Amino acid sequence: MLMSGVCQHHNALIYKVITFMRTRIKICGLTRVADAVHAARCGADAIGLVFYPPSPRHIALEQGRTISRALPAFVTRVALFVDADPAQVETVLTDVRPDLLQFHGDESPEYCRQFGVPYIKAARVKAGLNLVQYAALYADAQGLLLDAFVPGQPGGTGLSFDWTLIPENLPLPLILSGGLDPENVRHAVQSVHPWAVDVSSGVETSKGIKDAAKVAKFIQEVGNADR
Ligand SMILES: O=C(O)c1ccccc1NCC(=O)[C@H](O)[C@H](O)COP(=O)(O)O
Repeated sequence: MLMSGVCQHHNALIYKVITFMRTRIKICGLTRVADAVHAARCGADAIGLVFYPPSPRHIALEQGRTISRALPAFVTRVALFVDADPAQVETVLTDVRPDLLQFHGDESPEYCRQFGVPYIKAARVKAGLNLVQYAALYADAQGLLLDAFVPGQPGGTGLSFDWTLIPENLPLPLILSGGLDPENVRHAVQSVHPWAVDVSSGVETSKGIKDAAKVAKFIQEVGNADR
């Protein structure tokens, strides 16, 4: 049971209890090199780069490449898209060389698979969405990122959702997102026991500009929750 891929979310809790496994951390929506390097130095496991032009956190290819190259080894570079033209994804893959893709729109499983690159799929949670079935459709994904459902705003909203809608038997590693910040992340980790947490608005001074102290506090609080 522990090693099966059937109950990934529940397994994360068991591993945490018996091995002191730590919760992974993704800081998303970085637009400045200094913010990305600071997040990595504070202990972020992954950095999210938004390639979605309507987002205030959208970055140009060249900035993506610069941030990616500035990051030290063993920090996962995540390129984020929302229903992008596949040619745009290919361009980012060639120019920025991310380690992981994040699909935050209505991309089909076939769409996500076509690039042959590890990916995570986002789901915007609302009552009636069967998350177990949804995760099963994207069985080859590296994780399922759960975010708030806000009509007209695919992500980066700063709003949370009802965590009681998260099933225990999710067949993918759970990445908890939506409205997290340094004040609530400890409670979130201890309540939901996700594989990872993801944050954008909650560690910003303004959209795309990260607050160094909030980033440090957020990462520290995740560590406190794990202990
Ligand atoms: O960050 C954005 O601007 C964004 C825009 C469109 C789609 C996704 C976007 N961000 C995705 C993320 O992974 C965010 O970290 C996630 O939505 C949580 O955001 P927040 O509630 O602001 O912490």
